[in-house]
Amino acid sequence: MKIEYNTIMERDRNDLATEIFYAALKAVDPYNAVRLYTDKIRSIYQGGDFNRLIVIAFGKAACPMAKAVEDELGDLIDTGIAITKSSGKEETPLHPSTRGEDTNSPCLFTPSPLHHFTLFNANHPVPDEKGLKATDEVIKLIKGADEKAIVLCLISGGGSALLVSPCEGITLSEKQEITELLLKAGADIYELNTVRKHISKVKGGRLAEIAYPARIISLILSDVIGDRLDVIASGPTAPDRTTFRDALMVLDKYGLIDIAPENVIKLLQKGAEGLIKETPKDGDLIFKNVDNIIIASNRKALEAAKARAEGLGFNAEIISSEITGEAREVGKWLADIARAKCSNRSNRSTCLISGGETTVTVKGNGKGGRNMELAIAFAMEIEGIKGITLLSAGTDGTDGPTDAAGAIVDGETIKKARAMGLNPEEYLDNNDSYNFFKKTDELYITGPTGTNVMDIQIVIIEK
Ligand SMILES: Nc1ncnc2c1ncn2[C@@H]1O[C@H](COP(=O)(O)OP(=O)(O)OP(=O)(O)O)[C@@H](O)[C@H]1O
Ligand SMILES: O=C(O)[C@H](O)CO
Ligand SMILES: [Mg+2]
Repeated sequence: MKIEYNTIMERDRNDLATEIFYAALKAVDPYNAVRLYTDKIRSIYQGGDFNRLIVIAFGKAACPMAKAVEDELGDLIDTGIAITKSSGKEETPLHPSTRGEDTNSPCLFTPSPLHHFTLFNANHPVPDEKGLKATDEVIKLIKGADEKAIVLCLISGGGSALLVSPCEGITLSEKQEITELLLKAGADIYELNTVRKHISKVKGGRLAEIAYPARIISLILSDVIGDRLDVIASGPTAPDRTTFRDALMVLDKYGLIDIAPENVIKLLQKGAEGLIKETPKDGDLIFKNVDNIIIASNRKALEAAKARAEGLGFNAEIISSEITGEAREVGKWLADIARAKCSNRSNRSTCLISGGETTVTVKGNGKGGRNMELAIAFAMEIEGIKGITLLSAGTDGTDGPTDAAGAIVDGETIKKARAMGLNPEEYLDNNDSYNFFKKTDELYITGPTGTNVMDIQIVIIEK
């Protein structure tokens, strides 16, 4: 139901932001997103000369994605393997079917076992033996696939660590070491995956190479700025846009050439000299039978947020779906835009929507996340201004190593904190945004949502 413009602000701004955020989450629900494609896959299977459907799911959303295929195409599945992030406990896949149509609830799942899949729980972000073992199974399975097989890959963020098979000459522990070094050095996902793709048997299009000449369909949930196919989960079925030389340049940039495991450097150097075959590139024959399809992304979530905001009567605008940079700087920047809108108030309330993934250079020893840090910086800039609210949260329901998805702030936040004797600058300097918001009671907690398309900011500005 469309609510009249002049009545929306009778509702609590936090409630409105939440409703818009949940609409965004719903649009990128991995279970629903996969189900939109299953009819198409059935008709490809039944319309062609196929006799096997192999399903490989890997990434943090592997279980809901696998469940969707199982629910819709269970009768066709020949073999299924799912590799997901281990929570350290015995796991049951989560099934979202009981969530209902209520967009006012976060994406909560109920446990439901997978029947057509062998499930592996492996470590993330540093790969482990379990991931290695699972990937061996995948390789064995798809090696035997011929043109009568469809290999359906269900790919989501985290896939790089979970689908792991180091090149000949590199051990798992060397791979773990180089991953840790790059993570600690602050390499971004483009850089990290450039290296990963060149020391792997399955990344950078090599999974497609192994499965050739099977028909490959990859349904992909993007957690990467710009949705680059060769970067999401290190593009196992996509043409690679990077080279051995690029991988060496990344290690050089972070001063790791002399620190990285010798075998890794040797391999990359051999590759750069042309002694090892490059990762498959655009135009290679092996991609002839491959479709890579992005089924959900940050952009898609933002569009759903915008539609919901408009439905509620807001003048809604997506500022960007490619937000990057130091979280506190982005917070300030966003506050500047909000303030400018505020001093130029129109006759309609405004909703500014953005998304992407900021970074935090952690210098203190506090507890927090990039959304919470962005939110403190934003709140400091709008201190005392009435009618502005910001919700900044991770779509996976986790901001940094905390149980909060993010925070929700307004012009009262800093005033209230100071009245409680809290010094926001100190919390920010100590990267202790979680404890700050715990005290101001402005943590935004959803629990795990089951999806992962980076972060979203929703700014509401009252008319
Ligand atoms: N005290 C802190 N304050 C602010 N940010 C922090 C703090 N400690 C860690 N972080 C940031 O949290 C991020 C890790 O959080 P999170 O688990 O949400 O990772 P992520 O990047 O979303 O990974 P994934 O894509 O696997 O979910 C890192 O970018 C790190 O810089
Ligand atoms: O798995 C990965 O490489 C990251 O999550 C980006 O997709
Ligand atoms: Mg996260």
